[in-house]
Order: sequence, then C-alpha cells, then structure tokens
Amino acid sequence: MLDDTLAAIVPVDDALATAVQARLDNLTKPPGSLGRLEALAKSLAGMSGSVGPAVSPPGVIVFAADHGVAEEGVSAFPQEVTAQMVANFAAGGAAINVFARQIGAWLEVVDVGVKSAVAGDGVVIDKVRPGTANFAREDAMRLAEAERAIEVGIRAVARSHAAGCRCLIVGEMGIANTTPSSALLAALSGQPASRLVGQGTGIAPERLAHKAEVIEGALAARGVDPSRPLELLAKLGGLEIAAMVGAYLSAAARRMPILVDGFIATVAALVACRLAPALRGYLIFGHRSCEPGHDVALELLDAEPLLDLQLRLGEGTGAALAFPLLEAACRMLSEMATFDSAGVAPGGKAE
Ligand SMILES: O=C(O)c1ccc[n+]([C@@H]2O[C@H](COP(=O)([O-])O)[C@@H](O)[C@H]2O)c1
Ligand SMILES: Cc1cc2nc[nH]c2cc1C
Repeated sequence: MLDDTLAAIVPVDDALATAVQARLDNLTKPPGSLGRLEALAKSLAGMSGSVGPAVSPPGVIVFAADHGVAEEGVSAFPQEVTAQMVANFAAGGAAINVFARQIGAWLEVVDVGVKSAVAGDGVVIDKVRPGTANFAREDAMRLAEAERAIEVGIRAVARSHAAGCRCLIVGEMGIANTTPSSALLAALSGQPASRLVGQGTGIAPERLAHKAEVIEGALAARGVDPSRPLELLAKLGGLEIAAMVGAYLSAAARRMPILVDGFIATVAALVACRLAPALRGYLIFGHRSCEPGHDVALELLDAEPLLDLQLRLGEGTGAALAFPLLEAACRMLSEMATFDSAGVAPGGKAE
C-alpha cells in the first residue's frame, strides 16, 4: 500500500505557472499587487494540474494517539487528556470542530493509537496499538507497526477523497507528542534537542532541560540513522505522526493540495518528504507555531508559513485558519474581471 502510494506521486506541474501568470497579469489589478496570494494561485494550479484550481470543500483529518514517553514527565497534562479530547472532538466542542465548521470542512477523527478505548460519532477506530512504548527505554514501536500506522493515514485520505474533499488539512492530538516530534527533528536536522524543545502544552521553563535530556538520552540509546525515515518513525515514534506521514503521501498521490498545521504536523511532513521528495510541491504551510523547533523544520523544508498567530494548539487549527487564503487565491483566479472584460485600461511603462 505504501509502495503504491509512493509510486503514484508525480511532481507538481510547474509548466502551468506560466499560463496562470498570464491570467493573473490580465486581472484588474497592478501586476503582482496581490503578492503571495498570486504565488499561492500558481502553486495550487501546479498541484491540481488545472489553471482553475479549487480547494473547497476542504477535508480535516485529526489523528489521535498516546505516547509512552509521557511517563517521563515531559507534558503539562496527563495522558488521559488524549482520550478525553477525542470525546470532545466527537461532541463537536474542540477548537478544530469550530474552525472546521467555519470553513465548511468535512471532518474525521481517527484513533490510530489512543490508550483507552474511544468510541463516538465521527471517530474512526483504526488502532494499530494502544499507545507507543516509552522511546527513552525501548523503540516506540516495531517497523511493521509504523508501516501500519502510515496505512491508517492512507486509508483516511481515501475516505476524504471519496467524500469530495479537494484540499487536505491534517491535525493531531497526542499528549506528549512534542517530545517525539523534537526527537525526530533532532535526528533529521542534527541540531541539539536543547535548541528544538519548547513548552508544548505549557511545561514550566525549568522542565525544558529535562525534556531535552530525555531526547538526547533516547537518541544515543536508540542508535538512529537519519537516512532511514521509516526506522526513525518506529524508534522515536508517534502513531499519529506516522499516520500523518501516510496522509500527506496519499493526498499528494491524488494531487490534493495539503495545508500543513504546526510543529508536529511539519515534522511529519519532513519525514514524509524524506520518503518522497516530490511531496514537497504539494505542501502549503498554514502557520508558524510557538514551538522553537518549528522554525528549524520550516527552514529544512524551505517553507514560509502564511500566518503567525502565536498558536501552539495543534489539531489542525492553524491550517484551518489559513484555509480562507487558499480559497481567496482560487476565487481571485476564477471570479476577478480582466482589464478587457471590465473595460479598464492596462498599465504600461511610464514614459
Ligand atoms: O501544533 C503545534 O505546534 C503544537 C505545539 C504545542 C502543543 N501542541 C499540542 O499539544 C499536545 C502536545 O504537547 P505536549 O506538551 O503534551 O507535548 C498535542 O496534543 C499537540 O496537538 C501542538
Ligand atoms: C486541552 C488540550 C487540547 C489539545 N488539543 C491538542 N492538544 C491539546 C492538549 C490539551 C491539553
């Protein structure tokens, strides 16, 4: 399933950018005056393979899982909150429910590895195992489990595509997941964990050094090889992170534009790009998270996010908030009048 998905990813169509640029320059505005929105329109055309790209309705998939490393005291919240928040998603009361409703999104929550059983309307149970092992002591999961979690993501995107979604937002919920994300980033970037770790859900500043030590100790004990992304996922973990990797790959294989959320989502994107470099062309970055490692991950991906709202929630919220910009880029292309149609004189070079 993963191999087929990887094989189906084709590079974005850069040639379409020329045709879209010509249309942009005919619209009733000084050339280039809609700034990054114009670049966004060209990117969306290249992703979808159409000079008239569309992104509505968007699909939001929130992957939830627990983390054994929570027992190291790296989060401000107890592990039970993962399952409690899944119930909150099912009831429609979380921030992502609110923002998804606002943008008219299709929404699905997938339990890929929550410790205690979670059932509820709108929650798909596709559990690979009830949480990872503590990667400070042993590998977070087996390689086969990481692959199964990736397949959970691939399946979820197939459902969103069948539901008619034309753009994908991938969120996550997992108490302690900034720790495996920072560990994955440390392995992939070669940066010290102390430069990457942040407050996550709000740990006290004096706990940051402990969080970095847990990661550095684990990296040394697990013997990680940055050239082997699947192995990294298995050793350092995150069932929801692996599912996000699968979701990104599957969306790119279907030429769906992907709006990436915050720190955890961007680390998952980085891992996925190591598996399939052509994926990068399908990624748009929604926002810059407060987590210090996010800047490092964004730089590795040569990415400039659309928003900077000092968010650090996850769930896909920052991406959902950025979605109206994508919608605006598409509507600009399809609905704006041209100089000709509106009878507006085009500009020329000043004498
Ligand atoms: O997306 C982000 O940038 C982000 C930054 C900090 C925290 N979070 C969320 O908070 C949880 C992880 O924080 P922590 O402190 O438990 O590792 C997890 O459920 C994430 O969705 C998310
Ligand atoms: C309440 C709460 C909501 C969240 N949503 C994503 N991560 C979260 C972490 C906590 C603690």
